[in-house]
Amino acid sequence: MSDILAFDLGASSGRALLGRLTDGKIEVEELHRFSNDPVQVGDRLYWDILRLYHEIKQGLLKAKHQGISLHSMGIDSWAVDFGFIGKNGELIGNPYHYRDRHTEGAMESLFTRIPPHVIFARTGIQFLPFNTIYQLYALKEAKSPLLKDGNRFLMIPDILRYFLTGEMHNEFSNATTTQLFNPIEGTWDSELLRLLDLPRSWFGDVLQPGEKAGSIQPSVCEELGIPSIPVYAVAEHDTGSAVAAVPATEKSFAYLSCGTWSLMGTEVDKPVLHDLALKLNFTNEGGVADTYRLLKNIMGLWILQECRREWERAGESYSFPELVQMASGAKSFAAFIDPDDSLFLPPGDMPSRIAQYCQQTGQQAPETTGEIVRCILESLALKYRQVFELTERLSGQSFNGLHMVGGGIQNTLLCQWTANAIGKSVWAGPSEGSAIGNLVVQWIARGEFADIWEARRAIRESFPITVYEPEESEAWNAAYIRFLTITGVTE
Ligand SMILES: C[C@H](O)[C@H](O)[C@@H](O)C(=O)CO
Repeated sequence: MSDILAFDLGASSGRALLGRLTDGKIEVEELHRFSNDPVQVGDRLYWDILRLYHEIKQGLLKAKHQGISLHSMGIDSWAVDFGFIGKNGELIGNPYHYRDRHTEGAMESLFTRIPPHVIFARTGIQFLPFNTIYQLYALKEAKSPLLKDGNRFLMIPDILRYFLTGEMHNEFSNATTTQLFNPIEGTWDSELLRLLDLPRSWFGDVLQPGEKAGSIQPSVCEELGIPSIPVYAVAEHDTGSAVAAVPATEKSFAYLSCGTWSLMGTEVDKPVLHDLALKLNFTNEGGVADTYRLLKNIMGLWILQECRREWERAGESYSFPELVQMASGAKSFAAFIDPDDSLFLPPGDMPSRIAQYCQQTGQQAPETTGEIVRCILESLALKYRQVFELTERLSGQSFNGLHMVGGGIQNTLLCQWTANAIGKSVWAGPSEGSAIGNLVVQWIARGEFADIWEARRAIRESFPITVYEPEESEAWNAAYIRFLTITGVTE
């Protein structure tokens, strides 16, 4: 029996997915699902890390109560965020949420000390204002006590794994997202740490996906009444796990991991560090099996999630399928936004910001709920076309189509419009991309699969893949030209 457990923590929700292998076929069962609710305290936005740890324990208890004997587990989560363990071995404070505003201006301010091309040459990571390097710089500038008492730097899965096992390790795929990891040297970049005056000793050994990271420690086993099991370092950056689960058949493939964020790119053997990658602001995040994820962040369904939250605050509660239904009835290509405009990054009144963006670009702002949702989804699909073409240009490859994975593929309208926009096939599935990627990395580590390609074949044979073929190409090509003109996003 090969029952194992994957904990996948997203920005809005988490799940414990049980994985079972039967004659090479993968079966999954969601044992536990929970919301992930950041906590606003004054100006600060925190992750409720103790609540998340509590939910991980609930997942382990549910497995026990169902009489499931687990063989191992792994944890993956969103990127960039972290906490500090003090000299006494305790977590110092709740981690900040990457959308907290304490990083505003930090990236630009750091550039006056370390030019962007130097940071990119040493890390190969895209410039996003909430990257760990700018969070740490902002804490430094603010003389935060976190940095005074901190002794070890741990990212979200590292912290939760430490609580379970008592061992402190960092993990490769997530460490690369800090913009402090040097992919050429294969470890933390001492020069950047020196320039930021951050002790090298805070940054520990970096495990590769598939390495053992400890076992559940006796005190936790006793508390939960469970036997100890190994805890693997999987691709702990959820996008890294999602890409592991892309059921590709050939080495050259394009993917879109679609959730709160949209992450689009391809898988490469070594980081792409040349000027064009810097100019196009692509990133090289660590992957599985000695690969890198050459990709770009796109703001994603976060914009729709925040609109829905705002309408909820106003007493109008809609399900996502209802919102998609309303969008399909609205007039097409009425207004476009650049989803990656910084206007849309922080939480808040997204419908008003969309109206503001349209007014600023001389467009009639969408008014009805359906019109607003259509504007978001059409703009996302057109942005996907732009990044798809940039990925082909940067990687020197031409892709036959696009693999879409993640919860966002339940939005069938977005999948179809993405096919229309890129003018190529979209293969959508599996939706639980990150959790399934988490499982297969454990199974590879345990020798159940020879390598990632055998695992990807098993994923293809175990989960439905929906194919979307491009339609209305002429209308979408015309819309793309208008989108580029209106949003001014040339590259
Ligand atoms: C900050 C985001 O979490 C990160 O860029 C993205 O890759 C992610 O982790 C999506 O869950």
